[in-house]
Formats: sequence, C-alpha cells, structure tokens
Amino acid sequence: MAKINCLNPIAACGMDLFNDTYEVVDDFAAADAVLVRSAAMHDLELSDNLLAIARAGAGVNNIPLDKCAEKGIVVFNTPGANANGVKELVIAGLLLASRDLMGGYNWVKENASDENIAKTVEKQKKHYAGCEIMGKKLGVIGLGAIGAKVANIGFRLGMEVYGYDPYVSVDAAWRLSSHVKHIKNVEDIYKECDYITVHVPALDSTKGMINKDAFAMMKDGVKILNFARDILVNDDDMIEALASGKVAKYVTDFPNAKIAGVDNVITLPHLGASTEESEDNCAVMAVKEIVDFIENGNIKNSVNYPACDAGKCSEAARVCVCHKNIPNMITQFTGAFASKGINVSDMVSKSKGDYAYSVFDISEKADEDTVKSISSIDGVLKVRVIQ
Ligand SMILES: NC(=O)c1ccc[n+]([C@@H]2O[C@H](COP(=O)([O-])OP(=O)(O)OC[C@H]3O[C@@H](n4cnc5c(N)ncnc54)[C@H](O)[C@@H]3O)[C@@H](O)[C@H]2O)c1
Ligand SMILES: O=C(O)[C@H](O)COP(=O)(O)O
Repeated sequence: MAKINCLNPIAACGMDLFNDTYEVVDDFAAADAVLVRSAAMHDLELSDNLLAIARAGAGVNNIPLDKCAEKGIVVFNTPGANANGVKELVIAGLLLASRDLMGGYNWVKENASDENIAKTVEKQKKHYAGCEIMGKKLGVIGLGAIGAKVANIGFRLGMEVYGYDPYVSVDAAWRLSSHVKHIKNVEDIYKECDYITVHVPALDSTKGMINKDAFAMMKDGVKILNFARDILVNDDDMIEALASGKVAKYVTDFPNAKIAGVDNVITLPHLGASTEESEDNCAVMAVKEIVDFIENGNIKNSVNYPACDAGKCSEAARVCVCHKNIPNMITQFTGAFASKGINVSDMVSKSKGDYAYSVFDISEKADEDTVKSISSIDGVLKVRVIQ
C-alpha cells in the first residue's frame, strides 16, 4: 500500500482519485509520496523511502529541488493548472492600480452611518478618481502559462501589450496573441510601459530583478504588479521608488514585513491560485502524476527529472532507476540483468541536466540481489521495482 502525506490541504476531487491501494498518512517521514502547496520543505528531513513530491501549483521555490534529485526523489508541479485563477486576479490588480477602489470603499465604510451619505459621495468622489487602462502600455515579463494569458487579456481590454521572455517555450509562444509586441530587451519594457507585470519563477537569476536600476529606466508614475514571488522585487528600492512617486502603485500578492502597510502598496494574501477551480485543477493533475509514477514509474511534469513515458506496466517487473547523467550507466544496468540471465524486454532512458532516469521491463521478477547490484553502481541514486 503506497503511503501519501499532504503537507497542505489538497482539494478532495484530487484526493478521491487515490484508490484503496493508497493510504493517506499524517507522518511525513513514513510517506512514499507527498502532496504540497506552499509549505516550506527546505528544512525537512527527507526519508530514504520518499519517492516523489507533487507541488499542486506552479512555483517550486519552497522545495529543495537539488537535494531531492540527489536522493532520487522526483519532484512534480502542475504547469498551467492555476494560470486562469492568477490571470483573473491580475486583471483585478490592473484595476486596483488604476482606480482608487480601496480608498473609495474604505471611505464609504467609514461613513456608512451618515444619513446624508447619498449626497456626500457626490462631493467626496473626486478624491478617488483614477484612470482607464484602455490605450495604456502593459509590459509582461515572463510569457509562460500565466504571462501569456495576462498578455492576451491585456490586448482584449484595449491595452498595447509588450511581452518579454527570452526562454519562452514553443507551446507558450503558440498560445500568445500575435498582437503582443515581442520585446527582445527587458529595458524596452521598463522604458515604454505604464504598467509592468512580472510572471517569472523565483530563481537566483530573477531575484531582485525589479530594483533601482530598473526603476531608473521606468516612466514616472509607473504601476507595478507582482503576482509571482516577493523576492523578485527589491523591497528597499521599491519603498524609495514609491516615496519619490516614480512608482505610483505596487500591487502584490506577496505581503512581507517590509512592504505591507507602505503607502500606495496594495497587497493581497497570496490569493492568485485560491479559487475552487484552480485548487481542483492542481489537485487532480498532481494526484494523477503521483499515481502514474507510483504504478508505472512514468514521469510527467517533473522539475528535477526528465519526462519518461514507458506506458503501463505489463511485464513481470519494471525496474526504475534514478541516476546521474554520466557515461556508461546503461551498459552497467543491462550488464547487471545479463549476469543474472534476466531478459530486458523493453527499456526507456531519458536525461535532464545532471540527472537521468531509466526504466527496464524485465521478463521475470527482480530478485533482491539484482536490485542490490544495480543500487551499488556508482551514480545510481534510487532503484525501485514495480511488480
Ligand atoms: N500568486 C499566485 O498564487 C501564483 C500562482 C501561480 C504561479 N505563481 C508564480 O508565478 C510564476 C509563473 O507561473 P507560470 O505558471 O506562468 O510558470 P511558467 O513556468 O509557465 O512560466 C514562467 C515563464 O518565465 C520565463 N522566464 C524565466 N526566467 C525569465 C527571465 N529572467 N525573464 C523573462 N522571462 C523569464 C520562462 O521562460 C517561462 O516562460 C511561478 O513560478 C510562481 O512563482 C504565483
Ligand atoms: O506557485 C503557485 O502555484 C502559487 O503561488 C500558488 O500557491 P498556493 O498553492 O500555495 O496557493
């Protein structure tokens, strides 16, 4: 029976996909597979029995990817499953940055007991006037699942849209409207746009990318939206840019002690993916990834191991090996089977960066000795037999 541990609540429609060969356990250390949303995993002890982690969502900066890869733990995420939820909140963010909805709402609430409120509002409303987004320039940095949707809807809302993503995938590029201006240098986004929205992952290379150098190039009164991660923005530089009026509004889904409460910052409590639909989509995708991996050894949507589709297990046994992407591994694996007289009827081997994954269908059950001899090969990180 495979043991599943959830570090965050995962939507029921996903959890219901586990049949009675799975058991949901409270003990993280006992789990064969873990489901997680944003729970921080960097300081957790990873047990030797842990095979896989599925992030029901996009961002994986809460998971120690390299440490997992070194232990042969396959980490999945759910690309695109919450992109529409975030896109819709970004539209709200564009409007929050343009019309003083918060100021107006708060004023009405504070004056709710005023019997003459219906008249007073007509005098008061000038304090909460704003501007329209139609005709303004929107810069989208990162054109993946979310960025492409935001860029497309921006155009449909009448904005002139500039898109920047030097690593855009072919699929994402196909999803992008031809009306989005392809920008090759991010500086052109900084110089030209009235609204700038960031949709890149939190990486060493993207950390603090919105900083004083970037602000120096931007138009006065620019509006910045960050529905990706707080560390993409240098908070000290942002506070200075807000104080000087360089940045008119900063709308972010990631409040922290520095930025929450600063004037002209509108923060939401990480609500991008918190819709029924996104939570369901992520849960279903994450659970399906885990089930296919546990039952067939297949890998789809991993962020630290290559994709590998060996189909359904139908042979006597399937041996799945997580290993380093170094020379001479396959020869040693097939040699180990050959030395025991075991026939390999099918095999798939894939690599991604420093890591590789090989699956062998064999015509008889794998004995302990064979598994031991494969496990002892230099560069092998984890061996698992499905039989
Ligand atoms: N607020 C929320 O609740 C919420 C929800 C989902 C995702 N997110 C965040 O948004 C990020 C993006 O999500 P996604 O689903 O669009 O991911 P994605 O992987 O589909 O897209 C990310 C894109 O960023 C691009 N990119 C990487 N480095 C870049 C750089 N330096 N400059 C420009 N582009 C760069 C990639 O090429 C890719 O196309 C996630 O990593 C996550 O941190 C937040
Ligand atoms: O990266 C993501 O998918 C989002 O930040 C959503 O995080 P959550 O699942 O904790 O809401």
